[in-house]
Amino acid sequence: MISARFKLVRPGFCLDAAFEQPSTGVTALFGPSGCGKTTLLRCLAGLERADGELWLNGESLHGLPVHRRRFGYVFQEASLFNHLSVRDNLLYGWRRLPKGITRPNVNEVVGWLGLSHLLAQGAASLSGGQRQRVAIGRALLTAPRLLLLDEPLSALDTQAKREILPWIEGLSARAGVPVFYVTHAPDEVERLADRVIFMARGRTTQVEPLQQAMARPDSTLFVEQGAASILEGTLEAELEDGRTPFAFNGQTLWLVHARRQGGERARVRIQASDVSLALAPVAGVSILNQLPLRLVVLHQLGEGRVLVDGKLDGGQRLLAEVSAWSAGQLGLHQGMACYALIKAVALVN
Ligand SMILES: Nc1ncnc2c1ncn2[C@@H]1O[C@H](COP(=O)(O)OP(=O)(O)OP(=O)(O)O)[C@@H](O)[C@H]1O
Repeated sequence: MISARFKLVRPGFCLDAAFEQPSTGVTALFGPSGCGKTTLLRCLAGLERADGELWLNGESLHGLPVHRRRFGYVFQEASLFNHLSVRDNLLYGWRRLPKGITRPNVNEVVGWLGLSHLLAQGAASLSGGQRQRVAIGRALLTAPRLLLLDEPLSALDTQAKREILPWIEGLSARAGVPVFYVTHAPDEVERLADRVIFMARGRTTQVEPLQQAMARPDSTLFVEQGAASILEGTLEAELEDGRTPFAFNGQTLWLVHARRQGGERARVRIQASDVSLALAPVAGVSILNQLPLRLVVLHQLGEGRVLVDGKLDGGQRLLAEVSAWSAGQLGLHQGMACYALIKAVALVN
């Protein structure tokens, strides 16, 4: 477990943050600019003098100097040694690890981040995305107990961001290192996070698993694009007709033009407004996906809209946005079994 409580006062800003959660996987720190995400991350790292406490797996770390916490830290812009090669940058902390600490396997980390062909290159010649991969690799090679990433993609353009995300995805699980990931981009949260710490005006307002965070109609993740759900599963090989099966909990969702290799763990995003509900399976429609759904709760959104929160077989959540009129016509209510007709499914990438 990791639990933290920090209070810090600056002119015009007060951080009052607290959370407790498992010390595994990726935790996104999410909130608008200036809400205190970086400050909270710096408190975790020991870079800010805050009141409070910090416990990691039963050990109190509050008051310990930065280096004794043994956390890895990657900033918005990778601060590599430009006069050194990628290899020497990667090995910088690794070579200096104190005796008694098991050294991470260099080849393994290099492989996870796709860096093997860059090892001999000078750091100055790398692209922005490559620099961030090296910075993350360098941090992982210091055998950190926690990896803190502060908006590592925010300085990258859309293309570079798209290229680096697959390398970051799954890294925490592979390395067995819990990650705290600061971002204000909902798409990064949807793609990478296992759970989310929401922040607003210096306070931690909610701490919850991603699927729960995405089942709240008032989630700040939905502000720009509206309500959506994330399903986790495995992408299978594309069929000749262009459809790609996405397997989850013994069921199949059909994607069109997945543009990714089969056999990978993946997440799909389903916009609530792309989901309709029916009382029974429907024949003679162009919609590819029809899945049984049990209704958990109906949220009245106003303006004649209802957001229906349901559970698919196996327990993953799915949101559907329907008109209040349709909800009335179908007699939708809590606990009811119906079918979700899903018009479009997008891979999160
Ligand atoms: N070194 C500093 N000295 C004084 N005030 C600071 C300092 N760093 C940040 N602040 C202020 O503290 C508040 C929280 O900043 P912080 O950088 O933690 O927010 P953030 O959520 O990470 O924002 P962003 O997404 O823009 O990076 C802001 O009001 C900011 O102006």
